Amino acid sequence: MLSVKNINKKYADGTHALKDVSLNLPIGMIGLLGPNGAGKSSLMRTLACLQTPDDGQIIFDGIDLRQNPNELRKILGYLPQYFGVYPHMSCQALLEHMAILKGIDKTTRAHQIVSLLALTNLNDVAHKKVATFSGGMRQRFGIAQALLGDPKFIIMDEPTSGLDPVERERLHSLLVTISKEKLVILSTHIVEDIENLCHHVALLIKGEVIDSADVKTLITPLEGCIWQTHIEPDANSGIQVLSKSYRFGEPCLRLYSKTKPTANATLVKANLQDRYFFELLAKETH
Ligand SMILES: Nc1ncnc2c1ncn2[C@@H]1O[C@H](COP(=O)(O)OP(=O)(O)OP(=O)(O)O)[C@@H](O)[C@H]1O
Repeated sequence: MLSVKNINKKYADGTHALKDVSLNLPIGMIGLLGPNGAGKSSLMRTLACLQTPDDGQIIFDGIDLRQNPNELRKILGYLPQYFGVYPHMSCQALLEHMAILKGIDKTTRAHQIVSLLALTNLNDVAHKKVATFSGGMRQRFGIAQALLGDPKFIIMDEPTSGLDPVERERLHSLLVTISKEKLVILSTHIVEDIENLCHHVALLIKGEVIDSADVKTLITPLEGCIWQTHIEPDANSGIQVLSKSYRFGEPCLRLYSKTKPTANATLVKANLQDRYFFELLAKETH
C-alpha cells in the first residue's frame, strides 16, 4: 500500500534525521516506534509532503507522492503532534471551515460533520470553543478533522501523549474503528500503545529503520532468551539488562541471555518492549 524507498533528510544545521529510510507498509494500523529524536516526526512530515526529503521515493497505492503532492491532499488525513486552533471558533464551525479548505462540497460536509461528531463523541460540545477543550477532547477533535474527506491514508503523530487512562482507552477504540480498510500510521514512543493497537511495527532509531514487520515476527528472535528476576546481576557478569521496572516497590528486571543467566532467573515470553530495549541497547553500545 505504501512504499518508501531510500529517503534521506538532512536539516540546514547538518542533522541527518532520516538515513536511507525504506519501508513497505500494508493496510491497517501501523506503529512507528522510536525514542525521542529518532526521526518519527521528520518521517511523518515527509510522508505528509509538509517537507521535502533530499532524495528517495514515496509511492502510495501506485501514486508517486513526491511527483503528485496534490493527489496526496485528496487522500491524506493528518493529525500533527501539536496543532493550533482559532481561539474563537466552535468545534463545529472549525470542522466546517476545515472541510471547506479541503474542498468538500456542502452536502457531503454536512453529512460528514454529523457522523464525525458522533464518532468522536463530541456531539455535546459541538458548539463549545475548541480552545477551551481538555487534552482528550482536543485529540478527538484532531481525529475528527483528520477524517474529513474520508481519507485512505491517515498519519497521527503521538495522538495519545498526555492523555489520562480513560481518554487513552477511548482514543484507542476510536483508532481501531477508523483503521479498517485504511492505512493509519501511528507514531509513538509508548510501546504499550503499539502492542495494543498495531499489527505491523516499524522500529526507527537515530534516523534508521532497524526493522519493520508484524509484532510476532519482531519478537520471535528473542524467544527463549528473555529472563525475569528481581535480583540485579553482577555488573561484571556481562549479562544484558534490558529493563528494570518496579512492581509494588519490588524491582523486576528483564535480562537477555541465550542460557540461564542467574540461578533465580525465570524464562518468560518475549514482548515488543524487550525487542525495542534490545535494539536501543545495541545502538548505545555501537
Ligand atoms: N527543523 C529542524 N531543524 C533541525 N533539526 C531538526 C528539525 N526538526 C527535527 N530536527 C532534529 O532531527 C532529529 C529527529 O527529530 P524528530 O522530531 O523527527 O524526532 P522524533 O522521533 O519525532 O522525536 P520526539 O519523539 O521527541 O518527537 C532530532 O535530532 C531533532 O533535533
